[in-house]
Amino acid sequence: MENGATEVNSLTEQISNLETQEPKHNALQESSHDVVVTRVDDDPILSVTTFEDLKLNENLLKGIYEMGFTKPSKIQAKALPLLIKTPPQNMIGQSQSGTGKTAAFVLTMLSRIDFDLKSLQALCLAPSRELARQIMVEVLKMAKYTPVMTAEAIRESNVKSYTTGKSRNEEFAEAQLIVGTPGTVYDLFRRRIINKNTIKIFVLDEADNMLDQQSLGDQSIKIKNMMPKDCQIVLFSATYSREVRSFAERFAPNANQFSLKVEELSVKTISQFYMDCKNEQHKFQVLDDLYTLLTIGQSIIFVQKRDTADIIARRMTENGHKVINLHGGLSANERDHVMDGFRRGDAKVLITTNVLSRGIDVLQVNLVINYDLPTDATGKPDFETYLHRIGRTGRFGRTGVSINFVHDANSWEVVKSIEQHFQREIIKIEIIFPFNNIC
Ligand SMILES: Nc1ncnc2c1ncn2[C@@H]1O[C@H](COP(=O)(O)OP(=O)(O)OP(=O)(O)O)[C@@H](O)[C@H]1O
Repeated sequence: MENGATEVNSLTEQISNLETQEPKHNALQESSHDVVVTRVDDDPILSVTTFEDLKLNENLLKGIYEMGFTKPSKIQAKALPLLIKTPPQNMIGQSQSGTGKTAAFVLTMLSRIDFDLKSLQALCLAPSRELARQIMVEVLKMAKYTPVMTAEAIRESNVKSYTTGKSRNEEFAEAQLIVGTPGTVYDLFRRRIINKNTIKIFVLDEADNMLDQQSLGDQSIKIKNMMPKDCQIVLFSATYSREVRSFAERFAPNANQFSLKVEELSVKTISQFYMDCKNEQHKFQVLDDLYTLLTIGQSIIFVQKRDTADIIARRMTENGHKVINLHGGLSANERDHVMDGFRRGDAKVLITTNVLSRGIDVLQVNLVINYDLPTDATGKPDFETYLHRIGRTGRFGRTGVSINFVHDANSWEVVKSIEQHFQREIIKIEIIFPFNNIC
């Protein structure tokens, strides 16, 4: 019992400490993780140490500095010189979650655009509307001092834009840079609302997910097949399974590649724990108790199914916790409303499904709970989703905590396989009083 108490105290301390911790930028920028670089030529281009070294347009630099980016992260320093060089080369990029991949490809897109040419030149696809919107926010910040015309291609009613008074179709027709989800973008091409002929750069964020045939692969391939022949193809993700990487190599031929070994994929500043619950019902009790006992900054609770998200959101609310809930069953407006509230910090606890497992960047999130462990349709561990989910905390050198709920032999096996796969210990937290006495 004493041991358990110590562990929960130490967990409490860890989570409370996180609230006051500043990001360890230097730790991130000087991280010892060895990226394996495979180059398509032997130009002596090395990594840069400052954004000035990239010889970017002054107005882009101004935007970057206004965002508070003083120097490039490791992936930015290594990838940007290759991404922006002429003639353009394809890229298959990999780096850990929260290390600044977005800025690397956004800066590349903006650096390729001729602002005098009033046609679509850069296209970026992401797997969820929340991620597409987030990428657009980064585009708008970085491009603040440029005249770039942009449009977001996500599912929405066809209304006039509040900011410009133009209809969405007019905005699409004028856009030089579009960020969107594959279904909506494909539809815009099909209806000839956007024109592919002048596209110079095509980016897939969360590329392994976008190329996965079980997921968004079909749509991404259809769109890729429409791209002009000399279009630069840029793929970024924190994870590529072996099969997806070989498909990516065909999708983006002759690409410069950045890859990480599997044991280097998990971010060291994210502590990983598991709690051994008695059964499915006990999981809710443990969750309820955790939120009663601990002072937690912002956190995300992941479940496998929309129904579970609805049920635990309702029960947590009934028990007096302030939580919000986001999944694919909500309308576009509801999703935007929930996400915006979470980003503003109006709500501290977000319950969600895998729809938000990738890319979402809310720096204040210091705890991720895997209420249901990520598994595929057959119950086998989904390693990539696990890494993306826990990567919603510990962003850009910050520290974070992840807790996995285990409740039966299968979920125990899943946790053990994940631990073995990434070669990173997942530490047990004893469930102590009041947890034991309540159930
Ligand atoms: N050079 C920089 N200096 C300071 N902050 C940065 C820099 N580059 C990126 N960031 C910040 O780091 C955070 C994480 O970046 P980003 O979301 O691009 O990570 P990512 O590598 O795409 O992660 P994921 O794999 O989860 O999608 C963001 O808040 C971003 O604004």
